[in-house]
Amino acid sequence: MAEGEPIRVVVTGAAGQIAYSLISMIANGDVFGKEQSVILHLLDIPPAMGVLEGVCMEIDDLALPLVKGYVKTTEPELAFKDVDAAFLVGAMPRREGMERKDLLSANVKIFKVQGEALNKYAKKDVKVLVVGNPANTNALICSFYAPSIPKENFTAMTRLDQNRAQSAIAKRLGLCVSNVKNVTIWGNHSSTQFPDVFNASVKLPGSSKSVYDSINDSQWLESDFIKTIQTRGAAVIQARKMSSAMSAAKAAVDHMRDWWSGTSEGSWVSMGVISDGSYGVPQGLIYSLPVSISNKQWKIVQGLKITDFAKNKLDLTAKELLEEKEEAMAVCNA
Ligand SMILES: NC(=O)C1=CN([C@@H]2O[C@H](COP(=O)(O)OP(=O)(O)OC[C@H]3O[C@@H](n4cnc5c(N)ncnc54)[C@H](O)[C@@H]3O)[C@@H](O)[C@H]2O)C=CC1
Ligand SMILES: O=C([O-])CC(=O)C(=O)O
Repeated sequence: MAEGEPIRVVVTGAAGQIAYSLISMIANGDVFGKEQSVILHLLDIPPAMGVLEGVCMEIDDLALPLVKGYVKTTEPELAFKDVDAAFLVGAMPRREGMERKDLLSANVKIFKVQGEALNKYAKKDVKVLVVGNPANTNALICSFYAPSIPKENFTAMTRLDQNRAQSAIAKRLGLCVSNVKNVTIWGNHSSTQFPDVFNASVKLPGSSKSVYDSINDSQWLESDFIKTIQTRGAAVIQARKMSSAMSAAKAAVDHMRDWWSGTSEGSWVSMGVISDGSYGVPQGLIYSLPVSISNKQWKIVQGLKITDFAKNKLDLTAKELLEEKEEAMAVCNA
């Protein structure tokens, strides 16, 4: 990319709640850096075009110098044309009482169509982040229908779960969240996910201590903490009557920023990525794993301690993803 040339970034579901927070952060340089200009490609469906018109007025009114233009469209071929990065947010959100996989039959076809469009129109090194639920399986389907783009370029968002877990640990310890490092989310962005602090640490002035030793309450760590993170999305829906949006947008920013700029030495983040058999996870699922990133390439962090307790949890969430994959393929082939 030539110095000063804008990158093209697509946000789908651009008239929705998550996009409303996300677009301003992209436009402000929080994802691709304060020197990188952007052309925003904003995709939504015809009934949402009036709202999207208003969002575009607000983009103008933000008066941010990094925005070199925007494309507002209902056409995937325009939305995905030559894009460098894709935030696939547009999909139906769940309501109270639903599991995310209940959205599968409604949402998975969106990701088939968008996979096909990415395949035809996007740059071959496009970085794709799927936010729309069920995010892991939607990312898998999107990648399946975009065979000309490497599978490594399709990821699903579990960063919100990681942020929730790090924040809960910090709160319990009375520390700033930036002191908590290397919490891992394994598996599905669903209530079977395993938020794992066995390998996480707390930074203290001049030293570092394991989260386990710092909290010193394995009963809490192995039951209430896990359950709280697994069901946090549902708790927000119950309170707000709408799903998380501000925190979801921030997590999407964190995910793509780290993919673009890399992780620091000795630290990792969680992303739903194509599994290669590491940690006994079946190959070919989009499964949340610990990854370190440099030169815009993620690598699965190897050698983390997996106890029998953890292994059971990893297997359970893999089983759910295998079932979702089967159901999604059936929906797409129907
Ligand atoms: N992975 C994660 O951690 C999280 C995922 N989510 C998911 O993100 C998705 C979006 O959530 P919200 O923004 O709150 O929903 P929303 O309903 O406010 O917005 C969704 C937008 O997508 C649009 N849309 C629907 N079909 C589309 C298509 N085929 N192409 C382009 N746009 C389309 C809708 O018109 C709407 O403007 C939901 O599926 C939600 O469950 C939400 C929070 C966290
Ligand atoms: O719970 C939901 O449906 C929205 C979501 O994915 C989250 O907040 O983690």
